[in-house]
Amino acid sequence: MWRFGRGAWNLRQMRRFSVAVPGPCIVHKRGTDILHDPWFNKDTGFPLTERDRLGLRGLLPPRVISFEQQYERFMNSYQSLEHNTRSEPPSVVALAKWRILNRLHDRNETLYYRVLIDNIKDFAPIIYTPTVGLVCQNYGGLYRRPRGMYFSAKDKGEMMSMIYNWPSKQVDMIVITDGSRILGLGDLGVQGIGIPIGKLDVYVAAAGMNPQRILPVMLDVGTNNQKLLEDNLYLGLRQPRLEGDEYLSIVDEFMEAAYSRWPKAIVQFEDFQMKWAFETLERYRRKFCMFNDDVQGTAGVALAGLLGAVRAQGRSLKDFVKQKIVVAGAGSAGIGVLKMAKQAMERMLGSNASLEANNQFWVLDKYGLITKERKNIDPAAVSFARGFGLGEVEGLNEGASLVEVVKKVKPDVLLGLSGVGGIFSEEVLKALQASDSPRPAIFAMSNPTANAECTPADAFKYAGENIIFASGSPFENVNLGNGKVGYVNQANNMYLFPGIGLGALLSGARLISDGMLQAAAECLASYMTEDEIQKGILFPSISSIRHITTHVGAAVVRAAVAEELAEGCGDVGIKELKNMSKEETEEYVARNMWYPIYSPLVHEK
Ligand SMILES: NC(=O)c1ccc[n+]([C@@H]2O[C@H](COP(=O)([O-])OP(=O)(O)OC[C@H]3O[C@@H](n4cnc5c(N)ncnc54)[C@H](O)[C@@H]3O)[C@@H](O)[C@H]2O)c1
Ligand SMILES: O=C(O)C[C@H](O)C(=O)O
Ligand SMILES: [Mg+2]
Repeated sequence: MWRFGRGAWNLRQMRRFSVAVPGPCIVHKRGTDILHDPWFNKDTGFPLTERDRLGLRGLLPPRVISFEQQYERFMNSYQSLEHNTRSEPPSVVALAKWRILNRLHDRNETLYYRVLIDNIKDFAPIIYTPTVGLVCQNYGGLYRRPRGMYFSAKDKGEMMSMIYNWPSKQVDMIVITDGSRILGLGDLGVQGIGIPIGKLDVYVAAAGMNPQRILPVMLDVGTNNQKLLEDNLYLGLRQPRLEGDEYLSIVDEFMEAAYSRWPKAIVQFEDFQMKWAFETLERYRRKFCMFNDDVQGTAGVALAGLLGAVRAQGRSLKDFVKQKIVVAGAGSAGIGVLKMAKQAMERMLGSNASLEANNQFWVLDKYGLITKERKNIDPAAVSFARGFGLGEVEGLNEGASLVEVVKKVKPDVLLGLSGVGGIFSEEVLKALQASDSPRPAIFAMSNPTANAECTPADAFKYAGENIIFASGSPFENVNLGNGKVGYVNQANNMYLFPGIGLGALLSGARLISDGMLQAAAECLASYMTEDEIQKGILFPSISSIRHITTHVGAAVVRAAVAEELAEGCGDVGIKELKNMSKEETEEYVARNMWYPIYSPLVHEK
């Protein structure tokens, strides 16, 4: 039998909400319109008095089923599905699990979010990476009902009025993609909408964003994916992607429209190809309260992991500046990580430390090691090209392969954000084992699973049992025999983006500064105990994601206040925010997290 509400956090929540009487919720509809609205629908859970009030008598079977019973019924069906699909291929099972959750999402959001919150560790791999990637790839076939908003190149000039088609008066959080770089799966055009939907589900589960105030957005400017362009059933615009000013004018129009209706909303850019990720970030970050998760959220999570790795090597945090770090992947995520790690080193080194900090990184892209010899070097990567400064490792040429670099550099850290599965080959991992580091760290951060630079099993097998390992998508821990376990961390931006968005919202920040992002990363880095770190555990369990997000969110609020970027939120003005202690800020954040319970519905015309 399924236990209702697992985990310490959930039990606390349950106790709190079982005694509290939930406030009423005003609805402007009655009868079947309510049953067909997942925000208000309680299925068989409507009490008889409410059935009378809302014109539901006779529209439902007579027996009233409690929320707890509904929860248990769903989890039992889910378990039966797991049991019945045991012998099916993993992708079939994953999609079947996604479908059953998606059907609940479409029908009854309260129950959906409760099962998601309570079982986030089990369900995150379905609504988020890796299954969400499969869902995007198969989006045409899986599509049943619309979710979120679609703004296409054909809507130019219309967006200011279109934005009012969204039924919710208030929107707090928008996640937007143009579908051009979905995980490591490339350009999936309009099918990329699955990513904003999945990210916002994580916002509800982890940050307690109110699901009535979230908005997934797809900006369809065409696709360069030939297969999709030739597919008759493709649901997006069948035209090549807009480029240059034409492209930017569409994004500009959306941003103006969104902020004219919801001036206090936060916008998260997600899975834009590198050139647009950087360009849009620079274009909007001083004007709107927005951030790019792949560039900035990933950077914070990676930095927290890198600092954890230094501690796990038995070194002092100050030794971070001496770490030799090889990064495979110089795209939006890789460059974001490099910039943040370099800034952290510079802060530790003091002023004029730029050259020394630069010298700790060896960066490769699809053409190999990036050096200053390279012609047409990407501007974002210029400052990380090898060939200037102190202590160059001899004998590495422009375009050197990963294995050559690892052999010569003998790094402390090998970090992958390349999107290419398996590039941390046996040879590369064996070369890492021969490194100088007391405990090399491997971050195979590319998603989804098949795109990870290596599996944890290979990492522990070829690089040694002593390594620290983290992947972007979830993997099982590795059984090393003799009762020993190779611990697998999940280094995914889901540890930070919910707290960044929530902290920005609850502080009423005008924009999201580097200082706020740094505070988020430092908060995550300091979350783990020394004992956990020594065991190679760099990140907390996903099961405690609400707790983590409370801390990260509070750190972001406090940084926004300290930098005078906070303007307050609702009844909580800037004065009150300024007067809050750290603990009071954490309480304020926790208090403002939405939690799914059935509220009494009151009809108003
Ligand atoms: N774990 C996380 O939280 C997280 C966050 C963001 C991105 N990612 C993943 O990182 C990957 C990259 O994302 P991105 O936005 O930087 O993509 P991107 O397309 O902007 O960059 C990819 C980079 O990898 C390089 N590359 C390609 N083949 C390579 C090879 N064989 N060796 C070395 N480098 C190679 C490319 O030249 C490019 O510089 C994706 O798989 C994405 O899912 C993970
Ligand atoms: O979506 C994820 O799981 C992480 C990251 O944003 C990515 O693009 O891979
Ligand atoms: Mg992403």
